[in-house]
Amino acid sequence: MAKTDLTIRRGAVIVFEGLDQTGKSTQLNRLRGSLDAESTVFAHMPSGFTTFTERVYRALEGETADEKPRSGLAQQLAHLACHAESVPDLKRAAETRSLILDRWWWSTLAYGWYGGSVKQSGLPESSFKELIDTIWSPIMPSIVFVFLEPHHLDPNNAPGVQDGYRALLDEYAESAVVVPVASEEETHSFVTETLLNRGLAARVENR
Ligand SMILES: Cc1cn([C@H]2C[C@H](O)[C@@H](COP(=O)(O)OP(=O)(O)O)O2)c(=O)[nH]c1=O
Repeated sequence: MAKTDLTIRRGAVIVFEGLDQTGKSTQLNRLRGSLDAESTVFAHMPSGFTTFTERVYRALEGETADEKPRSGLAQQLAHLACHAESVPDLKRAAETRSLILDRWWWSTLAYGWYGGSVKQSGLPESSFKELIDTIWSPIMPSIVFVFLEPHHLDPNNAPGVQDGYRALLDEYAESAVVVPVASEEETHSFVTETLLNRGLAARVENR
């Protein structure tokens, strides 16, 4: 029986963003399952590709409280240290293949700035944004899928985070797409069809 798979256009950068517990990981796995492994690089921020980024991610997710940073500013700077470390590899991946990102700097702004912890540190928004911009300027997204509706309560979804995503959606309306709330299967079709309609993916017939 013929199995239909997808291939992502070379040079495309597809970002999945949004609140925790909204089905992002499920949809990323579904998409990964329908792509050929060689032509697309998948990357999760902050865990990246190196031991350093993996270890910082583990510390940020810390099993015990004393592993995690206490300062909200330190937390986001640790995220950004991982982003800075990964961007050269992400850029290379985007140039030679295609790239699918599980979170990028929108998370830093939504959780860090709109979530309130960086603002409380006294760092001006312009300085925080300038730092983010410097780190991420080599990566241009083709599309950002934004997941806004949590299926379960999650303590990471502080008040303000969803407002942050809405502000980013307003600012970057051209590249952003809100993923409607639907079943897993319908959402997978939505993602696939959106990529096909925008010329970011094509179908390949495999036997
Ligand atoms: C990338 C990034 C994530 N985060 C937050 C979002 C998540 O709450 C948390 C961990 O992200 P992630 O591992 O993607 O969460 P999960 O797999 O549980 O959905 O880190 C930031 O605060 N700043 C950042 O720059």
